[in-house]
Amino acid sequence: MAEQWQDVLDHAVAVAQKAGKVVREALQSDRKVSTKSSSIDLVTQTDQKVEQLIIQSVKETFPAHRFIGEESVAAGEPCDLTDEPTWIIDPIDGTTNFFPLAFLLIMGVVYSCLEDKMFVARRGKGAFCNGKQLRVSDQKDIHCSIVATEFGSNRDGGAVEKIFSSLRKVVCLPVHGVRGAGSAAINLCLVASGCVEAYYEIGVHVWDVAAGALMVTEAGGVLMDVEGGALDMMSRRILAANNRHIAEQIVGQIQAFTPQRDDAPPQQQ
Ligand SMILES: O=P(O)(O)O[C@H]1[C@H](O)[C@@H](O)[C@H](O)[C@H](O)[C@@H]1O
Ligand SMILES: [Mg+2]
Ligand SMILES: [Mg+2]
Repeated sequence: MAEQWQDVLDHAVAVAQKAGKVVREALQSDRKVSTKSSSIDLVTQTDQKVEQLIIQSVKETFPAHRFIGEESVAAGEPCDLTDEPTWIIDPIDGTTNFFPLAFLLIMGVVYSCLEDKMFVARRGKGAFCNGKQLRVSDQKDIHCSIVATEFGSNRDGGAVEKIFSSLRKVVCLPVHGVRGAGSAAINLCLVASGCVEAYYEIGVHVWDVAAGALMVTEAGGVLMDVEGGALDMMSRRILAANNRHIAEQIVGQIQAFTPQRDDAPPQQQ
């Protein structure tokens, strides 16, 4: 019997490659940038075009499947994660162009189209980059660890204060270094690849992290909320690490805040 969901994974990889071609071409021409929730929350025509390309392609092959897409939600579509087969799509994550696609949180695809790196994870079956299995770092000492994080797009004074204060405390643990790839998806892939020990961010969305989160657990890492509880995909907060010991030491430094949830009812948005 063909493996369950293999056709879905094959489709995700194929459509990510197709989307990568569109972005590589657009990099030469697309400079039409618009703003969304704030002046630094940007969207280009390519984000919208790529999301439509992915949704159309999936609909043709799997008409019953549902979608949560960054640009569709920005246009007013609901952000409902039900038990129905659902694709969670961020057409372009960060300025360096990674496509995270997650399907029902049982598989994840992140395509770094400029580097031609295809990250793929399936629940219970491991995480891979261009076919090579990924494994988190075995570092146990926080002082020898590299931590990735991002400032995000929230410029509310109170939130910015907490982000800086948390970062200062993490730096002064001390950790070996701090990095930020500009993309939640790729930061999670860096944890999964063993290139950094941990990544945390407050303000991300479910489409930023759904695919990369699976990459981390399938590479042997852990996920939790920034205050140490279980990860809630819709809470817009995430901490990923190579092991629980490293994660818990970072939790102790984070001054958390609570952004509006991704699944908040529309009237509150
Ligand atoms: O909006 P896109 O899809 O580029 O995604 C976001 C990144 O994934 C965040 O880590 C990052 O911190 C930013 O919030 C960025 O906006
Ligand atoms: Mg994103
Ligand atoms: Mg995006």
